[in-house]
Amino acid sequence: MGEYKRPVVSVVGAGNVGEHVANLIAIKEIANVRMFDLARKEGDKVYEVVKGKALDIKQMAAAIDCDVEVEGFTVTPEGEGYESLEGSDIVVVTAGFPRRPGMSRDDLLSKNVGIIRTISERIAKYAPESIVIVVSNPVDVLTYAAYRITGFPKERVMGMAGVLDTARFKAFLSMELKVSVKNINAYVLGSHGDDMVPLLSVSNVGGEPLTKLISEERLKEIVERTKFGGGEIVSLMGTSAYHAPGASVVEMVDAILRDKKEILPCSVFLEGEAAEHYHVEDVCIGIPVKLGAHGVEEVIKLDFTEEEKKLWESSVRSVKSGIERIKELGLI
Ligand SMILES: NC(=O)C1=CN([C@@H]2O[C@H](COP(=O)(O)OP(=O)(O)OC[C@H]3O[C@@H](n4cnc5c(N)ncnc54)[C@H](O)[C@@H]3O)[C@@H](O)[C@H]2O)C=CC1
Ligand SMILES: O=C([O-])CC(=O)C(=O)O
Repeated sequence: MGEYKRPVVSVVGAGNVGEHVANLIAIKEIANVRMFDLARKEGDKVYEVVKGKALDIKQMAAAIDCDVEVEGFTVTPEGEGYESLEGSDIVVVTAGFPRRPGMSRDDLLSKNVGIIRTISERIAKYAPESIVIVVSNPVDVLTYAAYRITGFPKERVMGMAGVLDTARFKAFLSMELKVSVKNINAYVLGSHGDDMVPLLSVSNVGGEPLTKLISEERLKEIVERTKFGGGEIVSLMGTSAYHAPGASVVEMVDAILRDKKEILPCSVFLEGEAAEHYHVEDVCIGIPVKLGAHGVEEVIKLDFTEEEKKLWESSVRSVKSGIERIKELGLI
């Protein structure tokens, strides 16, 4: 019997988000999955949890008649055990610490950047042709770090945030208006933090502008809830969200593997005309891009209102300050 010729998606970090990514890819049967994580030590016992999770997902897939290969690989913090990244079409990076109540995503930077450094080096070594999707927070800064450390073309490194932030905005709007999420067209751009930019000027429901359907005051409340949507879940659960983040990653994976040319907001490195259009230099930040087999195939150039411009500028400043921090510390 031969090998399966399905695409391969590797997921580095098989915690809450990572295992949901693996689970959804298996259910959708869009790729074989390889999961990578550290061993868990309890006293003198060592658990290879990632191998157990992979087997469990493989068996779940069998229970619902889904054909997919799922394998787990134990790695070390020093970067051993990554050989099986070889042949990956996409590598999703969810390794690192999530925030706890009272923390901001930026508080994770110093701990997570070292993890991203080691993993990016291993991706460059073992999967030099892959497309990388960074999830670990603070995602825009860590996407920038992965872009610089892998040395991959900008089309092949992206961060997941805008799909999630937009999903939250759409969920709140659908709850408010009692209308299908399918009929809501909305974008949340900029940094994945308190400075994210819900783009009201291009958001509508069945073609009708939001401002016509919801009072200014109520819309402001929904926008604020969206901006702090991650924090709302952290304060309820004591750790961060994983169902919606996992699904958002898989939306991006699906767009790439099926060459859908789907326009999705992603955190990407902007250069040339796109950088000029958005008045940015040397950052990764969330904007709508066309995702297909080659990764980021086009950057969509939207025009902002004066108010959106101000929000955008503050979003850019906040990502820049994170990037400066890791540069000053010599971490990239
Ligand atoms: N961009 C976004 O929109 C979102 C980002 N996140 C971020 O994703 C990250 C993961 O979140 P969760 O899955 O909830 O956390 P988690 O703690 O459940 O999982 C993280 C996993 O990373 C593993 N890990 C840690 N260091 C590692 C290393 N050196 N090599 C390999 N694996 C390593 C851990 O063992 C753990 O299994 C966090 O940084 C979180 O803030 C979470 C949700 C949304
Ligand atoms: O809130 C967090 O820390 C995790 C995250 O980025 C999100 O769910 O938006």
